[in-house]
Amino acid sequence: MPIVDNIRAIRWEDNQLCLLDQRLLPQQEIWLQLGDYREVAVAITQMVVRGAPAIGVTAAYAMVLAVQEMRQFSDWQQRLAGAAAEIKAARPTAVNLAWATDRQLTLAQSESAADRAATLLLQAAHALLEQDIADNQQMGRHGAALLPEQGGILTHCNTGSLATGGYGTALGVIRAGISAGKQLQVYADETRPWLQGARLTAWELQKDGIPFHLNVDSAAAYLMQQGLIQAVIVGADRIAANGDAANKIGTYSLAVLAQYHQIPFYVAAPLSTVDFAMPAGEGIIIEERPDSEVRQCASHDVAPEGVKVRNPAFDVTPAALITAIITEKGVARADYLHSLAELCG
Ligand SMILES: CSC[C@H]1O[C@H](OP(=O)(O)O)[C@H](O)[C@@H]1O
Repeated sequence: MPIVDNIRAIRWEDNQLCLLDQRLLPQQEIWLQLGDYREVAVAITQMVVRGAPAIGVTAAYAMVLAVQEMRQFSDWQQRLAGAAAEIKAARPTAVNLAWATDRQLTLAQSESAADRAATLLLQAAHALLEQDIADNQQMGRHGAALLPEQGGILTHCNTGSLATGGYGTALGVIRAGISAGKQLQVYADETRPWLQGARLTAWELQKDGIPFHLNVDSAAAYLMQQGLIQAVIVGADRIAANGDAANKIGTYSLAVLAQYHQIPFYVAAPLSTVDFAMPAGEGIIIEERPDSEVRQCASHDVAPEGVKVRNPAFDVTPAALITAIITEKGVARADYLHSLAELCG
């Protein structure tokens, strides 16, 4: 069953950045039209758009809006550097945000004429979006080969078209596996507290007609114990040079469970998610998000007022628990320090 994925969360129209408001899915499909880079930074922080590659593409377009505003000033390049800093501050963990922003800033600084820089940055943002989709489809082909001919695949959070420019990373591998004729049954963790699985992954899988069950996060161990899971595949927000991978909170516990049950644990991510300047996972900044996300469920209060909350949005899975890292250039296995670098050529 070939999967034709046409879900998109990011569009550039009439010189504005259009974002599908993922806070409102699946009940409402509302697009925000943004013309100011400051609004885009807020949209990233508030998770209108989320997912490492999607955040990177969004940041690239935010830089287009910034250079269009700054080009009226003689010191436009200095002002653009300030805008870049504001955009990068939107969320700390996903490396794609800083990587894409800095890439645009460097491109702008290589051009003395502001108008020409604005044109170059828009071209680069479009190219990044299209390249991300192509990379995800290539990643899917590499990863599909690792999946069983049939069986249950557990996913966490949302790693589909909504988390990228399109097609997805871990969910893209599942799409590619099913398109190749594999009989896969997806188990999607709801992924408290923001419910990316229950709201976003379920919406994508339903649209694609992919068979799946939604499960509470704490059911993952039971599903493995019952022999229903033949592989776990997740995304990543930042991968250290040694292969330690930061991803949505709850990923680390899945990796420990997978090892205990001798189930392969795969990470799927573009090489732009690998931070070669970060030697190991302990250096990765873990975003702490608002208490209200935990005290509430789907914006309804569930905990008493005033309770103390910890809300780390990510955790780090040690490389030793990762069976393989699937990228657009191929599959890396331990020793990741060398295998990831080799894939970068
Ligand atoms: C394809 S990477 C998606 C990655 O981003 C998610 O985090 P968030 O929804 O908070 O941006 C999660 O870690 C996913 O694995």
